[in-house]
Amino acid sequence: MISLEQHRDRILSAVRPLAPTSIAVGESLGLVLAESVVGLVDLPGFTNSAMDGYAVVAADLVDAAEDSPVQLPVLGDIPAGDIEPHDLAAGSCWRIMTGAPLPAGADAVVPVEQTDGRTDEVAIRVSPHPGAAVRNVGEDVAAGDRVLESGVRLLPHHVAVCAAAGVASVDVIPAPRVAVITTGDELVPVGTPLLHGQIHDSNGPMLAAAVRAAGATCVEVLHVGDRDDESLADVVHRIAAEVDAIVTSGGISAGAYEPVKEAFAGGGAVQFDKVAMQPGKPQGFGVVGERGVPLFALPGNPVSSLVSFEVFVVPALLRMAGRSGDRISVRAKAVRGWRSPPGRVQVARVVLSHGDEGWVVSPSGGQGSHILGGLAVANALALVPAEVVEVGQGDVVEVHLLPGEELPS
Ligand SMILES: Nc1nc2c(c(=O)[nH]1)N[C@H]1C(S)=C(S)[C@@H](COP(=O)(O)OP(=O)(O)OC[C@H]3O[C@@H](n4cnc5c(N)ncnc54)[C@H](O)[C@@H]3O)O[C@H]1N2
Ligand code: MOO
Repeated sequence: MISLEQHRDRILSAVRPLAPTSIAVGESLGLVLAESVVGLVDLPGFTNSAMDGYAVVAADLVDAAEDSPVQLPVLGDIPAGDIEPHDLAAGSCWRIMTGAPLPAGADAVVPVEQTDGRTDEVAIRVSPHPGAAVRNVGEDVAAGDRVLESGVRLLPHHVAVCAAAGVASVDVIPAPRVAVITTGDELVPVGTPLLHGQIHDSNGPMLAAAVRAAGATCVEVLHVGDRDDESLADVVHRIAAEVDAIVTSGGISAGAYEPVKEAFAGGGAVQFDKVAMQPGKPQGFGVVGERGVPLFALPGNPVSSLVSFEVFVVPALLRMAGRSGDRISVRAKAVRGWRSPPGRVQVARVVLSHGDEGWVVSPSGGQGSHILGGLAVANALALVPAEVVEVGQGDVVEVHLLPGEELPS
């Protein structure tokens, strides 16, 4: 038996960040920058108005006040998007909209609310400072400025500065492309009527969703049965040429029909271990194919499969995507106690909530490896150390969110 940490360390030492690639900035959400980003244009690109109003020469309005408005002739309109050059002679003004280029000679904008709003000659009731409501060229970002550092994970606000600064594509570490393979002759796709002895394949859709929740791309979900024409080893060999990681479910424990174990028996590419955890005792991991693609052989019991995904596959996918791998983890007080197996880290399904005393957890229903109803109402996993055989009421446990879950309010 090896420890959870030993198995995870072996996995993490075998996976590397993927080779960077260039991607359209609009497709970059969640990916990590492999190169810093330099703006290609000034922001703003031209001096423009911050308000809908009138572009003026501030000196023309020094005497303007609420009870003594100054009248100025309006030379015309400058809407946003107007690309004609305009000049402003002293003693006149242009009606101008937010984002429109300031006419040459203007040095301030008076918001329409501080005027009578007319379009031929306007009465202005305030005396603006030079520069009022004016956004100057380059005051935000100058062309050539570094706007984002390498290593930043691109979120909407990062996408905005890239696009505004004229950067159409960015160099990123791509999202890992993952294939999921389920095994077991008892499985039929959901939507198919069940014969006695058959069950719906729930790990396929669950693991595909878990891949996506981890920010990776699930490129295919396959089922390989014992009687299929193409053997599991051949399927793995074929898809290892196309994907960055393979996740299999089932077929790795001690029985007579263990297709994943048998596919790699003797070859040594995938090593099978008993890990001191519950659920998730049987585990396999190795690198396969000419490109050295990591293969995670997860147990078939649905809860074991998801727990194994969270504990072993998610950290590996994050590392492959160049992400730090830091997970949201909180310490929470048990409001109800439960038992834990001796000598194995228990990964208990729990409901995490926030009460008057801070974070609290209670076990979510039955803890068997096949209990999907209890899994569905859980939002987190509590990691109970191997030496603990009972979590008492009031004890504090370390809790991780289930894939895709958010911290409850
Ligand atoms: N004699 C022993 N038997 C078992 C041991 C053991 O140590 N000695 N370990 C148990 C543990 S712990 C686990 S976990 C399971 C793991 O078994 P496998 O990984 O080989 O998985 P299977 O036998 O294929 O399936 C187990 C269970 O899960 C159901 N299953 C499988 N795939 C799916 C799927 N895609 N969707 C839904 N459900 C699935 C399958 O029908 C079985 O009920 O082994 C124990 N046995
Ligand atoms: O470890 Mo199995 O994963 O207990 O059900």
